[in-house]
Amino acid sequence: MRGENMLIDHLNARIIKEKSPIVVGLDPRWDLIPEAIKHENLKAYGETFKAVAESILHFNKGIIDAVMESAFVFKPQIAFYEQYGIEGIEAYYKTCQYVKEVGGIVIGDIKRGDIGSTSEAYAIAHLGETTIGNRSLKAFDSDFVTINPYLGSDCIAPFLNQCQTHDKGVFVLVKTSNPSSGELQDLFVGNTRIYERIADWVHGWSIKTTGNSGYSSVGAVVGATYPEELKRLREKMPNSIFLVPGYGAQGGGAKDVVEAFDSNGLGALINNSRGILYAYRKTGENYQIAAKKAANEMKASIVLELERVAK
Ligand SMILES: O=C(O)c1cc(=O)[nH]c(=O)n1[C@@H]1O[C@H](COP(=O)(O)O)[C@@H](O)[C@H]1O
Repeated sequence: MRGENMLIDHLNARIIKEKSPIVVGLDPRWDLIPEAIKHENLKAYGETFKAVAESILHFNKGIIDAVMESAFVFKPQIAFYEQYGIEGIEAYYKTCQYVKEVGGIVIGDIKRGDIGSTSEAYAIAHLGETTIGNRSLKAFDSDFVTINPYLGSDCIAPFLNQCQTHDKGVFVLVKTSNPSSGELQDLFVGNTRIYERIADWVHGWSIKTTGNSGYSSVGAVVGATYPEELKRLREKMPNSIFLVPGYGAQGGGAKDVVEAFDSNGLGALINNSRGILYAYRKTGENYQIAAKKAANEMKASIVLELERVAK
């Protein structure tokens, strides 16, 4: 498989060229969207899901346009759209489309995983193509999705199949950023913690799918809030790109994520959602200006920390 995996090599080439390992999480919260955007849509559509969905799309496009200078990877978390019904899902779909239109990469944060046959339907919906008679249509066109491995390897296999067929990628939840993540993930099975066992699986899948850049599109989610574990997991999964959430609102900073990178500054994508989207609420500036500054600052802090460690 070495060399055939285009998505991961393309991603790594862009990370190097744009010196940007950051992901902007698109987690729209109605209460936090600027009043001017909401006002316009409430006037047009009343207190409806349509008004919310239109506001979300307007807000997201504004954020994407504002931060493109320092970020090209975007992670819409589908729950924030699902709560607004069909219209919310349409806003999710159109957000993914817009990221593609402007040349960005989409991580669909769907956290799926089920028995094999159901996982296959999820994988087709978000990574593959749905067949209707002689036609194959894309339902949601993401580049990567996040997946939950707790049903075992048959819940993962259909996603890996779609990755191989359509040159897509996955981030498997390994050690999550939330405060309770250790309740289950840190338990020992023999001498190994559960999250380490999952890391071993991910490593097994990633070495079979490693691209020219030395990384695989089978990646791992590891929280910025657990820097010690992050360091050990980097050693355990040398071929997997990490998606590292927990930067910003959850307390993680540049020093916490530096161990996720290799000596070339590759190997990790660091996500920040609230800290960028709603930066305007702290600074009082226009939301696009504040988001742009927050993304630039985040990128600069990480690059600085990587340079400091390299010395
Ligand atoms: O898979 C994820 O993206 C994820 C995994 C994890 O361990 N922790 C975590 O926070 N996330 C997601 O990352 C985003 C973090 O948002 P902020 O805390 O606002 O930056 C949310 O969309 C979470 O659902």
